[in-house]
Amino acid sequence: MAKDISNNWSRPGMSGAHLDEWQRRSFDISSGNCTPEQTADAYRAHILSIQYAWASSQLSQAGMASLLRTYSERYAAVLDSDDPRTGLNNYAESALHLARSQKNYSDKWESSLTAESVLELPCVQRMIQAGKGGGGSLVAAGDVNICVGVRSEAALFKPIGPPQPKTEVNNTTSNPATNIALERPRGSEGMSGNPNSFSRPPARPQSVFSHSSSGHPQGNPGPAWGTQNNQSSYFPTSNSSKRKNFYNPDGGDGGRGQHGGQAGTDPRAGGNFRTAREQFIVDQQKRHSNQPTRGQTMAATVKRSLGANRPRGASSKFVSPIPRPEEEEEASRNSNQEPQILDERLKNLEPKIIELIMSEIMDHGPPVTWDDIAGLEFAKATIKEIVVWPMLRPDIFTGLRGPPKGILLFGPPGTGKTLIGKCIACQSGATFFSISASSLTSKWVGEGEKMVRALFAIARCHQPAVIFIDEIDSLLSQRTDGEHDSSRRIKTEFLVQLDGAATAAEDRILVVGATNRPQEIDEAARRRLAKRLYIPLPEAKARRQIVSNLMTQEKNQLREQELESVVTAAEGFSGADMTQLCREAALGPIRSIQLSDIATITADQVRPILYTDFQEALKTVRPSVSSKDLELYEDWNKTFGCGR
Ligand SMILES: Nc1ncnc2c1ncn2[C@@H]1O[C@H](COP(=O)(O)OP(=O)(O)OP(=O)(O)O)[C@@H](O)[C@H]1O
Ligand SMILES: [Mg+2]
Repeated sequence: MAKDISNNWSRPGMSGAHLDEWQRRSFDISSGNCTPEQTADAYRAHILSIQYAWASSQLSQAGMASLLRTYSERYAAVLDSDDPRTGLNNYAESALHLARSQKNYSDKWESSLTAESVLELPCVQRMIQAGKGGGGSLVAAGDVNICVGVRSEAALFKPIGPPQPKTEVNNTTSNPATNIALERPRGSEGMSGNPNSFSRPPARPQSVFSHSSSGHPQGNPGPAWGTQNNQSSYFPTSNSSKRKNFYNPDGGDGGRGQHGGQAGTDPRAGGNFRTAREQFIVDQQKRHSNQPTRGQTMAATVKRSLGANRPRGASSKFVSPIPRPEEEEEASRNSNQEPQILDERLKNLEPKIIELIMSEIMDHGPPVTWDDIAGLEFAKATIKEIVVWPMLRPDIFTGLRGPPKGILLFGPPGTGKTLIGKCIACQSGATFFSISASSLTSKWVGEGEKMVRALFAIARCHQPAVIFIDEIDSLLSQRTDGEHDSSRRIKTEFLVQLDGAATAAEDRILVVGATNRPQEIDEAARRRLAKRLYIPLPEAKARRQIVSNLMTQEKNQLREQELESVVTAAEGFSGADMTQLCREAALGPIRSIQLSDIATITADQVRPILYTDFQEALKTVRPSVSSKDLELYEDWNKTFGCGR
């Protein structure tokens, strides 16, 4: 060993101390008492010494190359040997450890390494060739049959994905010693790049070691690599992008960090490949959150993988203002859907207004039947005649039998006008537009008229249609001089549209207006709402029906006679008042419970509703319609109403 160095150390100035140290180390190695770790350390120290001697001009170029080759080969032999007495087999162990760890993260993990891609790598080819030639084998024969777990070589090298493109290693130097280090992906993984190692110009091989101390023979290439003990990686080129390309043949910019993870790797660019860390994040998200689809999960990973090593925090909630491809697709799909609701007749209308009317005006309330409306027999029969039958049999109701295009339901408040509107919606089978006057008015000039026009246009596209306008008096009140221009225009537009609907015989659009202030309705509008039906206060029979209907849903002990007494006492009550009376009486049993029991009492223990509860309720509930108001309605009904 000392001979090696004395032959090559031809320069003057080689210090005796250096030679002594060299000889001591060589003796230690050859004594056979060293562990593989110590041997590897000693060889590595040799290589450093050689480089140091060459850098400080104590060693010639040829001598350095010769020594470096010899010791690098010996060093590599220790590393690659899987004999536990003489070698570390670090590379294989850590690679297998990595593979196992990654495999443990998820069964779905797929390595981008395939049999083809590995065997085609120039460095592997050279190793195989060297092995065949028998001279200075870099790969032990056993290495070819490495098994992961119980899987055989065939299983391990089973092609999974398409073969990776061939990797061209940039050999900028013909120095054979450099190739040895090149064939150690592990060594370069933790490349730290120590530019201060040498002061020589970069044309010379820059030397940076990254092998860890021998105390971690099976350790992952972790942070210790390239950071402890002035370790370095011996790599043939100083071009970092080329080094990246060695491990990232796709040419992606996501360089590996010191942890071996691909920080910043975009799976969209790199095909299906996902690092173990990304897969781990995906698995964690699946386990702990409600990520419904793989696509979304993946998208989240894409976001989070940008800066994968950063702590997760507020940034994880960041939503990019730039839509992702899948979002763009969704948006374009939605925009493609829009024409589905667009009819040729609606092409001049603003999509925004159409959407507003379609989504907000159409009514989808709970079903109401004719039996739910107590009393009002004449009104119900008339409406059935005008609305329901013509909608069901348009062929019979033609010509003079054609139904009116407008109905006005008027009467005191709480008598069931809105209830009738809901019933028409459910029973007529027509498309039902339930709007309030306020939704047709807008602060924007011209917008209100557009809304009215759009409403009728859409109704025409969805025939048969019923447009129910509650509190129609606020929309069609009499036009006065002091009135604002915009409300006047809306009113005019409405009358025009109503006229159009009335004159177009084939259109099956019915406008139903409801109001408790019929006297305020504009005379032009009144004419167009041809059928004006008075919805009066409920008679005794209707009041009884309302109470009976409501009491069937509750536990009660109201006898027939008592019910009669309640109905008589509730003379002048509207339907809404009767409902309020029943609600008040239903609270009687609750009020009789002791305060201390209210928290513990079960529903069964609550006593039934009694006549006394109604008597108590009648003391507080009063009719909401005065007899004076009632006279006004009756007068108006006599003047303009269509009732008998
Ligand atoms: N004839 C009826 N049959 C059954 N319930 C009725 C009847 N009239 C009114 N009600 C009850 O009164 C409630 C209010 O009725 P509705 O809203 O239809 O009154 P309205 O005539 O539209 O009043 P307003 O003129 O104030 O709008 C209904 O939800 C219903 O519970
Ligand atoms: Mg109403």
